[in-house]
Amino acid sequence: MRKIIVGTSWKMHIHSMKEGEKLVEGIYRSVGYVKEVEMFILPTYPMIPMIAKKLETGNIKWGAQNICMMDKGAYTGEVPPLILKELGCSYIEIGHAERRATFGETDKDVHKKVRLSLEYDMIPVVCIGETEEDKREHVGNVRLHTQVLWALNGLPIEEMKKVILAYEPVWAIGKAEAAGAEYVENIHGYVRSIIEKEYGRDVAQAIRIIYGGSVNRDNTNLLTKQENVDGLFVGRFGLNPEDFSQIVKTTIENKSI
Ligand SMILES: O=C(CO)COP(=O)(O)O
Repeated sequence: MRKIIVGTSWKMHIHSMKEGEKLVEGIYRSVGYVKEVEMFILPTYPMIPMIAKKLETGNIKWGAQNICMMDKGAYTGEVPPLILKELGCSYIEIGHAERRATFGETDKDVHKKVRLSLEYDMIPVVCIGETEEDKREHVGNVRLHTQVLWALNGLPIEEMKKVILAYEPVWAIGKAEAAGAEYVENIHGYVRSIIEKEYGRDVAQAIRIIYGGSVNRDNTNLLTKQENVDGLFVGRFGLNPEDFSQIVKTTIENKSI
């Protein structure tokens, strides 16, 4: 049985320490202690020590929105994986659509980052998803197939099972509405079938596939009723503690764990 997971990335929406402190305190208070679901918050790098302190009791974990694809060395402006581990990060987001589009992150980079995260015992949350253009040209399946293989290729089976795939259709990020629940379920099923074909049923059944892209407290209900949706990755609508907490509650109810 796959453990349900709800995470949120603050992206660069939260752009001051004070604001970050207020938000993490609010989320901690609103969510309370829930053990039925795994949860994480991904703030910007410099906020991590503060978040770690605020969340040291309770079961909300934290992580980073990116990781350097190198271990150490002359890479100006990057953050070494070991420091993220030392700061208690449990999750590392990799290959978000904004990083692919704005910072030129490639599937090959994603692959290196996945390996490095696992090497440092942090769970990679790999974002995959077709663009608007892919969808229009009916090549979304090709995009997803490529992204999934680059993320997982060559990993030992037990490591592969730890990876979380976040399906985030690029056309549904930052919009008023999420992708339709039925559409999402079909894609998650397709992604699982790719994994099964390449690496076997055992891995396909173990890997968690979560959905992200305009998730809010209302659409959470239908999304989390889908069998292949193992949780949610929340953006803007998780920046309000009550909304985030409601998303967690609805997810637990629907997955009736
Ligand atoms: O990209 C996302 C989460 O990683 C989704 O962001 P929004 O929920 O703001 O669309």
